[in-house]
Amino acid sequence: MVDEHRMLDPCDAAAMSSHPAPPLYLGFDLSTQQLKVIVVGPDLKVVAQAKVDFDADFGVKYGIRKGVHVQPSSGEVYAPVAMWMESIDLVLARLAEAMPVPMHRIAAVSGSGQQHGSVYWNADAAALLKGLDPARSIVDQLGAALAQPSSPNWQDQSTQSECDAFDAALGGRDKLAEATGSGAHHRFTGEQIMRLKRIRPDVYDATERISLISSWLASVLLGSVAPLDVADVCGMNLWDMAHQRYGEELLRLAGGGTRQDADDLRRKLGEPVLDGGACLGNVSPYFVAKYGFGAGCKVLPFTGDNPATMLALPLRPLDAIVSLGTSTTFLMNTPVYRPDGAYHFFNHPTTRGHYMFMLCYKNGGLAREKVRDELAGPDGEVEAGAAGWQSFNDAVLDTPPLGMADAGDEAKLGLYFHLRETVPNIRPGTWRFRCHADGTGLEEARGWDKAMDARAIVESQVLSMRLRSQNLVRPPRHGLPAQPRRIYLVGGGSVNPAIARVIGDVLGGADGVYKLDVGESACALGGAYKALWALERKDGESFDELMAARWQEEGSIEKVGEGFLEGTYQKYGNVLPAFEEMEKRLLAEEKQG
Ligand SMILES: Nc1ncnc2c1ncn2[C@@H]1O[C@H](COP(=O)(O)OP(=O)(O)O)[C@@H](O)[C@H]1O
Ligand SMILES: O=C(CO)[C@@H](O)[C@H](O)COP(=O)(O)O
Repeated sequence: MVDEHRMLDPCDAAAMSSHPAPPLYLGFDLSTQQLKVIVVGPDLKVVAQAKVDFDADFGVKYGIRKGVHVQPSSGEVYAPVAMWMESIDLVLARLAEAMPVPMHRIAAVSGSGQQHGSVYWNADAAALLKGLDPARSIVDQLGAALAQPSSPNWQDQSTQSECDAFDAALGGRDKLAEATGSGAHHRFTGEQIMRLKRIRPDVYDATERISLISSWLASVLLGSVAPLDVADVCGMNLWDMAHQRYGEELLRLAGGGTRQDADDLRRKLGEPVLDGGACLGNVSPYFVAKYGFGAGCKVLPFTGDNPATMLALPLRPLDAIVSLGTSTTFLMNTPVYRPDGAYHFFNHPTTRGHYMFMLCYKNGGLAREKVRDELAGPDGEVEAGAAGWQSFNDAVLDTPPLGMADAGDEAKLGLYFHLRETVPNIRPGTWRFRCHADGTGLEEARGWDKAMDARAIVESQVLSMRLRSQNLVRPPRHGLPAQPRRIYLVGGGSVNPAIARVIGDVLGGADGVYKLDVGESACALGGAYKALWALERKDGESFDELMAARWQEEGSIEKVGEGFLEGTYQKYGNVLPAFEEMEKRLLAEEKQG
């Protein structure tokens, strides 16, 4: 096989343009339930895709459910790193089968990982990563490179005392949010590292390097420990946003208290790479020999799955993304840094001076599945799994907004948390309330028909997004209320028309609600586009400029809803204060009890 890339430096744009066959770009996404890959050409069009589903492919072997292990007694949630290692080999074997052209056309690789999770390498890691033997599997060889076999997952809730310490460290939660872009959250990596050091000092001491899941995947592909990326590093409560460096006091807190502890943790984490398009090096010879990658194929920094989602389309200010994956997230690209303990600001993965605004709900896809699984289907049977979505959707669409069929009906509001929620920090449980149409008279409801739950869970998730993003939006056109311009849906739930309808009803979207054609692989797509931009950008060309020049709506997105509806939007606005009051009451109850 001729290796077209061996003689070229693919980071050199001039070299690329004289290349006989157009280069291709590969994006990975290691999310909660799947490992996905997607290959695109310079015209941004998809060439091939493949995926591994952790439960379907490895559920029995690793004993996981929905990609993770859960320990209810401690609140720990974690995933086996060995399963991810096996998944890399499996997904690349599947991709090699699916590729219509040789793998060596892939000029560069980037991608994403579920955010906040961390992987702990031991002192043998560097040599093992460098010397991977293509005759053996990754898991056979890199299993021995770990100081700990599992990776804490973003759904983990075992770090309350560490969160309290982080929130107090700089003089209060607001101060921490101002400094790092977020208040303390159970899943944030600084808190997770601090807990590991407390409960397993032996593991911490045996740890030579710490990767985030994104940089862990990049490390395997690179054959050496890859740096953390400019956006994903913000998910640790350790990154000082104003100075764009680690916060010394926070490193000290997480690392054990002394200056030396801080230095030790800084060394384990390594300095992040601040250019999202920097070439880290060539792909490891393992992938060249085993899957036919070109020896000059470049590895770019991998970022978090949410930052990568923003790179799947040209996102203008006032546009919003709702990601309906295992978590549900609300994302905006903004030049304004206005942190608050309830939400997150991260560095934008490609554009200095821009930020990703994010709300992240733990009770997203899995909470909706729970409500779905309690609904009876047309034959009266309760239908779980894919079949049950039809009953769920019928229930959502047959129920009027807020359950108010007639003038004078009360509005119905619910909260459905199967896990402790983060936005806000409310205990697990289900609550049903009602209030007058103008938002007054809030009181707990006795209960209602299960069909109402289907609409109420989606409404409550989107009401929360509207409440918390209202300071970031303005009227997109004269005469309209403040709201997003376009809303893009991505993630596994983006195929659901009933959810799309409710999102438009509650959140608006003056120019409509759209779904990405490969919405369930948006993070992998964003990774592939980042690789493309890194290699093909002209001097100083921003990611958004390159995308705007090449992106074509047709074949990339589909309009799935009108978005803003005069009258309906205002109905939801009227009950927003009652929704906020409902959350406040539940928070107060917890403080008292
Ligand atoms: N038809 C559907 N309607 C609503 N939700 C769906 C549908 N199909 C899949 N999903 C949701 O998508 C989730 C998986 O989304 P995905 O983005 O692939 O997850 P992750 O990236 O977190 O691994 C599932 O947990 C399920 O709740
Ligand atoms: O914790 C967060 C973001 O802060 C989650 O959004 C994770 O990044 C997991 O994402 P999915 O697997 O749901 O895509």
